[in-house]
Amino acid sequence: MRKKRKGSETDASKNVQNEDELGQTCDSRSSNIRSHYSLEDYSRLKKKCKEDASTQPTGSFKSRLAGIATAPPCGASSSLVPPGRGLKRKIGCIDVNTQMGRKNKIEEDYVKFDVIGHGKFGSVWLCKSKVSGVEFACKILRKGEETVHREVEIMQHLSGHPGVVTLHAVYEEAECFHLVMELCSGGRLIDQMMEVGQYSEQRAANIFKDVMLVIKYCHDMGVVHRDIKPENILLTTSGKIKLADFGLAMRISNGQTLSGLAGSPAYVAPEVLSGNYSEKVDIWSAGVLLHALLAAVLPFKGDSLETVFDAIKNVKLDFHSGIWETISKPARDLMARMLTRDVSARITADEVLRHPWILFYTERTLRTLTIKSKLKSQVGGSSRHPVILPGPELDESKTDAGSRHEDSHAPSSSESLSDKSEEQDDSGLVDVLAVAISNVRISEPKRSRLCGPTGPIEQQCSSNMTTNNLCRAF
Ligand SMILES: Nc1ncnc2c1ncn2[C@@H]1O[C@H](COP(=O)(O)OP(=O)(O)OP(=O)(O)O)[C@@H](O)[C@H]1O
Repeated sequence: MRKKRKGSETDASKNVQNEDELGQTCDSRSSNIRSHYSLEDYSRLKKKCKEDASTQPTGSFKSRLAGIATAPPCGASSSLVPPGRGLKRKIGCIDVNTQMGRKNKIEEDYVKFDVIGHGKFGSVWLCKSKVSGVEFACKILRKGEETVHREVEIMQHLSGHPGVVTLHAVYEEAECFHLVMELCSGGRLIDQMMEVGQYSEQRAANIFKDVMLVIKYCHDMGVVHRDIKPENILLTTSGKIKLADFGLAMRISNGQTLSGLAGSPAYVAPEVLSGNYSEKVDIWSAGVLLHALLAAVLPFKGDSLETVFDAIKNVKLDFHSGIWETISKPARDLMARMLTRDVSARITADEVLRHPWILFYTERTLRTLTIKSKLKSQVGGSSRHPVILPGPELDESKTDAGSRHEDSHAPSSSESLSDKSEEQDDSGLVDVLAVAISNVRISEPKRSRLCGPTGPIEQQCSSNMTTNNLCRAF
């Protein structure tokens, strides 16, 4: 029997795991909030996890952001599957430029150092090229997973984009593959998020734009990632983001739909839970990420997988009160457009990138833009306090993500309009804003159906959660 890896389009019941393995998964949720369940395992786990759901440590800072991860625990599958079956014949799809094959041994070319990460399917090691002295990350994928070849092939397909972890070489051994990848020494976005807490809009927009650029690239290249979450976004030493873990990624052609449970529960789009879906699932997951960046809390929560899924399908988020009162209207508008359950109304990656909120905070001309305050010119002084450029305004009648704080979306002077800013005149400011706004083309139906048939989304807390845990921003 060939084992299908996490998220493959398969009937979950075909994946045989014994009760011990399921128990191990549930236990690991208690001890490590970052590795919990696969959606595939959900149906098998839900019964067991229901029993101990009330004892889970849901209130930690980390658990609010960590989501619920994707795959069966390490070792869950390997004992069931004869190594190499099904994979060998497919390794041909791996690019010869990176395929070292069986003849070359990784030890001949690289020195292996410490483990730098643990995934569900093995460890990731730091290694160093004997020839160049350059450091890399080496991920070991055990054979026996039908989709291992797909992960490798998709990484190769996408390699070259600055937002994708580059795959340098693939070494094959009897029981595993070694993927030599670009090293991302800056850790994971999730870890940064747990340190930072709530991001400023300026910072969130700049990170988020890079995330969306790589998602757009994936979609343009016919790839759906299916597991967008901050755990899978790595950082370089200079802080650049790199999308990683293509273990769930699928090729998709225009108009094609996917099926099969895949993703991480807290980030999964509602249509994944109910049947066919497309690349728009990545937009939803990115919307969840944006919510977490801006509010420091996940939008869809619960004390069990069932309640999380129920929230994803039914909860109405309220972007009008609480922490959202301090967040700009355009930011909330963008989130609402991404977290709409109506897939046809959900905006595309391209539209996200042209949204005024993104443009305002990330366009170079806007970011460095400052104008002399009228006061300053009137008094002829040399005030160091520039007039803060207001954020883009959307017609509130066309969005249900309205704001009560009209000025709250302006970047703080310390983060965006600093001493380095150049002075520009008012006409320049208007021109740039006009360009920014005119770049946004979101169709009317989409504007008026922001949150799908259920109307505006309201954030709710599970009655099982106290204000000290999941519902409280950190
Ligand atoms: N290129 C890299 N540079 C630095 N660290 C990395 C790199 N790739 C992976 N890691 C580390 O290893 C961890 C596991 O990697 P990855 O997510 O690819 O494995 P996985 O088995 O697919 O995991 P999972 O399915 O649990 O997300 C990452 O969370 C990260 O900490």
